[in-house]
Amino acid sequence: MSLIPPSIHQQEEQLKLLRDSLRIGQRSLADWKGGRMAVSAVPGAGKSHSLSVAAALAIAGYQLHARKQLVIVTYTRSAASSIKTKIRERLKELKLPQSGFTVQTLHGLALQIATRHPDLSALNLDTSTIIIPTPSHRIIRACVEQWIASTPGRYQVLLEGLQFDGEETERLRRQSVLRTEVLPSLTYTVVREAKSSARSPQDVWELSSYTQDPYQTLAVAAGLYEQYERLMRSRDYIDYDDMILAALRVLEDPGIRQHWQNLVFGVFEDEAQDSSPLQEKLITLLATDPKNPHAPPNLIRVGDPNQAINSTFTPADPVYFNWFCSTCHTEGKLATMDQAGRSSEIIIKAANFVLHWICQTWQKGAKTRGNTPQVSMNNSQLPFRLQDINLVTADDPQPDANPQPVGQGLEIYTPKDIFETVKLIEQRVVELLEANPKHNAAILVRENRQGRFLAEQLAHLPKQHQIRVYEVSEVDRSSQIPLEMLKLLLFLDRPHSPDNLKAALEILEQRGLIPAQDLNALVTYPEQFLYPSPLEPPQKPPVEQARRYCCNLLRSKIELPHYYLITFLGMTLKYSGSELATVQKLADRINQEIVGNSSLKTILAALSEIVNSERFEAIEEDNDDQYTRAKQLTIITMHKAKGLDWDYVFIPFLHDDVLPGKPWVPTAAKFLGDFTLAEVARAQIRAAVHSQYQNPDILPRIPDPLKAWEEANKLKEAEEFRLLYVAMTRAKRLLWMSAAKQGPFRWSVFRTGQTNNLQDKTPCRVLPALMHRFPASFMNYDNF
Ligand SMILES: Nc1ncnc2c1ncn2[C@@H]1O[C@H](COP(=O)(O)OP(=O)(O)OP(=O)(O)O)[C@@H](O)[C@H]1O
Repeated sequence: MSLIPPSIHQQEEQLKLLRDSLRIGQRSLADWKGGRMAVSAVPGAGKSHSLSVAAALAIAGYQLHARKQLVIVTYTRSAASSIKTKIRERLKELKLPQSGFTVQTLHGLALQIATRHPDLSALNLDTSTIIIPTPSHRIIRACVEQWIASTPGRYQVLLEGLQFDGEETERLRRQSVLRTEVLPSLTYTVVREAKSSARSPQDVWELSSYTQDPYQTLAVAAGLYEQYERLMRSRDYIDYDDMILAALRVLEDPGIRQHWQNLVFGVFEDEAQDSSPLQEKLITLLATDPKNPHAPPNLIRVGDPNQAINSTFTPADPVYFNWFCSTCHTEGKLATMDQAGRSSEIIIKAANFVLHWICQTWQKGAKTRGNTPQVSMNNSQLPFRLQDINLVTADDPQPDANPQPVGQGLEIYTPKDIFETVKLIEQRVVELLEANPKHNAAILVRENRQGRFLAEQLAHLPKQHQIRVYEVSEVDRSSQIPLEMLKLLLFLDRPHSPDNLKAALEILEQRGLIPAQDLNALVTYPEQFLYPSPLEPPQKPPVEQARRYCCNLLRSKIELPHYYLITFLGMTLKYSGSELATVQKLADRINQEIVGNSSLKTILAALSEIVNSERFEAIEEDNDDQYTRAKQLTIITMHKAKGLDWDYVFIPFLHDDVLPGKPWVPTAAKFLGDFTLAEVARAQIRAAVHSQYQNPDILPRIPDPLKAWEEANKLKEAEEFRLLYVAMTRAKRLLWMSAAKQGPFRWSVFRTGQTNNLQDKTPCRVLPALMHRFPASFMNYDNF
């Protein structure tokens, strides 16, 4: 299609129209005249919508082109592609060429810079493999082994824990717990936390000298981190932080830095509450004017600190965005987008109420703990930034903004138990989606196990009512399949290795095939567990069940042809639907690779290669539209629901032990004390980074383990409440919440058949407060 350029006058008119299509709060983005700016937005404020309009206006206004571009950075590929489409549409409306901008994920941008200069970045994708080192990744396991071998003294201190009488079985049990759980999790957490804050192993060593800690957790952490870096280099592996570090290394060269800074006119960042200090450093550097390096960068950061829900399991930390907002505030460069048209008025009121209620309770709690009144709690210590969501005005351009509520708009139920909960949801979903087939609905859950339970209980909906049920976590589980298969095959290959046996038992337990139990006790003497002699006391029923499962697996190695093993294991694990399809795809792929040379060893080698290089995609790719189809009931975790919305949102199982939950130390690791080393180390590193970020000249103040554990738990609790807030703000017309009077002791060990094994449950503390404030939302109904 040829573009006829509009006259200057026409274009100015169009630009004005586009700007005026934004709400008051959104216009500050469109009116940006360069420099630094923070935009703090509420849920549903139209962050990506206004970012795309502001980008088109900047491209037109500053006449940007392929050699002077606006860079828009997001955190997920699906967000990047949706913003890209929106900007393209705007440019088309303005009859402007589709250039002058690029939308990238932060890691994509870093990789582009790093690979363009392999000599400086020391990163070559032809030879390196990108990995995501989870605690069970073999690289993490290997560095734990090497650390133990090289630091026997520190390992011994950990083994002895709080006290130890030297008993052999207990020693073996502790060794297993340290080697397979505590130290891998410490390595994983510390590497990500330190690396994403630009701290090297040496920096962590130095921090360890500022702590009072009997285990010297940070010194252990620094040693593990050192081993990790060494092993990664020796195997030519890179992780996601390496990409950003490599880009930063490239930009240290003044000539190359200027080249990139000349190419980049400015940077717009979306979801800025999820940024880490390393990421902030990269975008700030790129947004700086090379001719005027001390002037503020051309940088707009848009985010919602109240939707920061990744900070307790990734290095993302909303505190940095909050600080950025404060800096911009003092410069008069902070804008707020506080109007949202997504939800009905009652839903918005409920979300605002929850935010304030939690902050007030938080402050009261701090007072009773003695943290105030001398020092009043500042806003960055509260779980939420105190910003209300406001309704849009009557002339708002969004179609059907703040729609009329359905039913009460906010409905709160207290069913007898979790089974009655499902019946109530089913009744409501059928009635609503049959009456409004263009609408959609979702059930948001805190844990995958709850999602699975709901999907099982609602499996008949498609047939009986032509309502599609889409359980999203099923897709996530499918991506775990190659690793699960590898672990089971490693067990078949070497069943007498305690590690292999434990990994296999963990999978069986997670899949609900054997009862939950202390696996460390079973794997201490694999032979004794697998083939007990008649002289030994009889095994308890859960142990016996686990043994039978393992022995059946082992028999398959002798009885089946090797090429059939993966398919067989998939069926043994009772995989279903898309999972089985994924297993078959995996089996076909491996059989192709080992054709003519089929043995357990060759299968293992091919599978390890796939797992370690992550070159395998599960059947059914992620696509945001899939989650929100009309006449569909989506079952999805609260985390994954971020960024999406539905007409009717159901949030069941709101119990206090799940949300916000309680501090938890695995029983097996209690010999170390009432805390976990990984969380202690994370809180200690964070405290040091925060204090150095604010004032690099002062000595870091690092809390002792118990204080660090307390801080980690406060952060976790705050994040759980933000997660609830994110979940509530996904609803457009009906927000349905419930806490059953009875539920499972713990979802992780719940089996659907155990109907008579439910316990009394305390509702999440927010629910009684909500019912008190909105009495009409409390639904009385006849029990089934
Ligand atoms: N000025 C506007 N004119 C028309 N529609 C708008 C405007 N602002 C926002 N919207 C619409 O509001 C809806 C919500 O916008 P968007 O998804 O960008 O919100 P968000 O801020 O990213 O929400 P959240 O952070 O809660 O996921 C979208 O359908 C968007 O098109």
